[in-house]
Amino acid sequence: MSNKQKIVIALGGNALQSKNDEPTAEAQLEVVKKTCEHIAEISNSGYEMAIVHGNGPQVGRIVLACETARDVVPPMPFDVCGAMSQGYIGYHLQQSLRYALSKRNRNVPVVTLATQMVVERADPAFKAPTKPIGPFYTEDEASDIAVKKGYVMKEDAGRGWRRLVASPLPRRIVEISAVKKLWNDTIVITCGGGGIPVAENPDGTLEGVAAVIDKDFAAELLAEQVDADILMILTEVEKVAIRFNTPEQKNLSHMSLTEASQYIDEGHFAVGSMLPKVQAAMKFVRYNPEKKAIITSLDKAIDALEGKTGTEITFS
Ligand SMILES: Nc1ncnc2c1ncn2[C@@H]1O[C@H](COP(=O)(O)OP(=O)(O)O)[C@@H](O)[C@H]1O
Ligand SMILES: NC(=O)OP(=O)(O)O
Repeated sequence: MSNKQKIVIALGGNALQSKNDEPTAEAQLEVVKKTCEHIAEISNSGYEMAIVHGNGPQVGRIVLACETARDVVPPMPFDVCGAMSQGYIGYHLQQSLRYALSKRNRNVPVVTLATQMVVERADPAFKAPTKPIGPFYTEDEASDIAVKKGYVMKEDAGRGWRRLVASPLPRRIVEISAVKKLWNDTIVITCGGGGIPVAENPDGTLEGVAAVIDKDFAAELLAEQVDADILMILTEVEKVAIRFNTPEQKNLSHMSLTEASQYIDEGHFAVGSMLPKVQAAMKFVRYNPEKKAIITSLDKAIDALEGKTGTEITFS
């Protein structure tokens, strides 16, 4: 048995795409190459890891491409679009991480696992979509789409209007035993985009459903299941803040469960962005008070693991 610390890393949108470039596959690959330099450094510092990534922009574009081409080829169902997003994002990560590791004389195998995540059909999220996907639109374009396609459209953090889809809670990772078997000598990219959402039928069969699961909650469930020491959520900001984006912003180096609950009640964390990250971190340390969660940026990941920066969330 290895005595290395085990980390589950959740990669945010900025690890896959630059805000300034066209959202092409080529542009994504360039960003992912840089992301993988950081991940290779973490691996090189002596951690075992699994990687979970987001897919909101990507799955939205795949769905849109299918809709646009519907007169030529039959459109793919939503769950299949989720699986396709896992495939191509995983491929970019696999290729880039393999290279970044080889530059450091490390030949750790990297593999992407198409991963299904069981959700409950009765999850209230199916009646109230919250997950923004795909491209941004103007308000006029968004109302047009809402009328023509019946989609729920919402303004997304001052950046434009986006389609919202249901985001039910992840309940069970179908391929978890395969992840555990691979863990010791392989870096597994799993639960991508929160996992392909599936519901379980009374006879035990699984069936894809239209949803996008939150990848931070999925990463948390994975961290519990593999008994990870650390859940590391990598996003754009170095630290979680209270009074974020105000002249009184205060960056936090540490939050206990009690403090985090208080800050949530006071409304410091934006719904759909920082709130699920803090909630996922809290769930992990509540599940096992010996463990910790870290929220930080990709380029500060190593410093945060050394306790020099980031926001650490612990039980007390
Ligand atoms: N209290 C807060 N502290 C820090 N960042 C916050 C806070 N509230 C909202 N944010 C914003 O949330 C963003 C992270 O959410 P998001 O971009 O949706 O995540 P992801 O990296 O998973 O794509 C941060 O980059 C920051 O702009
Ligand atoms: N599935 C998911 O949470 O994707 P984003 O992080 O891109 O929103």
